[in-house]
Amino acid sequence: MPQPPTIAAVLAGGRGSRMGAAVPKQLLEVAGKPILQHTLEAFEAAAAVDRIVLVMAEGFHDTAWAIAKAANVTKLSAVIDGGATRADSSVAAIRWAQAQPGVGEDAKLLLHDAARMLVTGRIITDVVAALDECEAVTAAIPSSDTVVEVREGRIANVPDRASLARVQTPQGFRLGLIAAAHADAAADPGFTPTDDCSVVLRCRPGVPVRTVAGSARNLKVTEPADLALAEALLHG
Ligand SMILES: Nc1ccn([C@@H]2O[C@H](COP(=O)(O)OP(=O)(O)OP(=O)(O)O)[C@@H](O)[C@H]2O)c(=O)n1
Ligand SMILES: C[C@](O)(CO)[C@H](O)COP(=O)(O)O
Repeated sequence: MPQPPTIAAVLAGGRGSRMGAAVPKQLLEVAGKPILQHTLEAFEAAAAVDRIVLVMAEGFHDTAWAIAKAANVTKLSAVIDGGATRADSSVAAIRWAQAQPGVGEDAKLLLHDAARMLVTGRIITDVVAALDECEAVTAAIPSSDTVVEVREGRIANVPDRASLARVQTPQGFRLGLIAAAHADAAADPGFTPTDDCSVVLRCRPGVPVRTVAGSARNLKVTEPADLALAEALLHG
């Protein structure tokens, strides 16, 4: 039996407002290479990934292709427009995947933040492998801080830390599941998901979402200080 394809969607459709740079943060350099290049190279090197689709901010497609070409990212199949929100950009990737010949509902789709440039081959491999046993999975790490709920400047609740985890990307799904869940989420205007697992949990509540071990290194470059942190981690 031929295996269903595995597609990695790299989400780079944001503008990086918290970074405050003149260009989207994924084009900023860390250790001499754009953040986007680090991320694309991680998926290029992952044997479990067959092809890559890049969701890119409008006006930066040529730049993205040039980066991929210079880095010899041969698995990059398309650069497509993102949407206004991260969830919209996920939907753009899902629709692209559904339109590909030979890609069915059972294809494996990884949705990954371009900003998580230090993702490792081990994490990618584990997420793809988990999809042989489940339909939805995310990389996650335990919380080493005590996390609290705050309302009106006061701590309202201290959840048991043992039950908490910090969710990262890649998040992996069978294509049919994540497409159907996002379609339902779009009809729910009060729902503003910050990741794709939330969409499955809300719209397909019977479907278990597994976790596999992420890594503290797999940070999401978000604010200026994260650039130096990522560089230090790369050299560490
Ligand atoms: N409309 C959007 C918003 C975000 N992203 C991507 O999703 C990832 C996580 O988003 P985030 O770190 O929040 O990036 P930005 O939205 O660019 O940052 P900010 O919220 O500071 O503007 C990033 O790789 C980003 O490019 C996307 O593809 N489409
Ligand atoms: C998907 C994510 O990386 C999981 O932690 C995160 O929710 C993205 O958040 P952002 O505000 O779009 O950066």
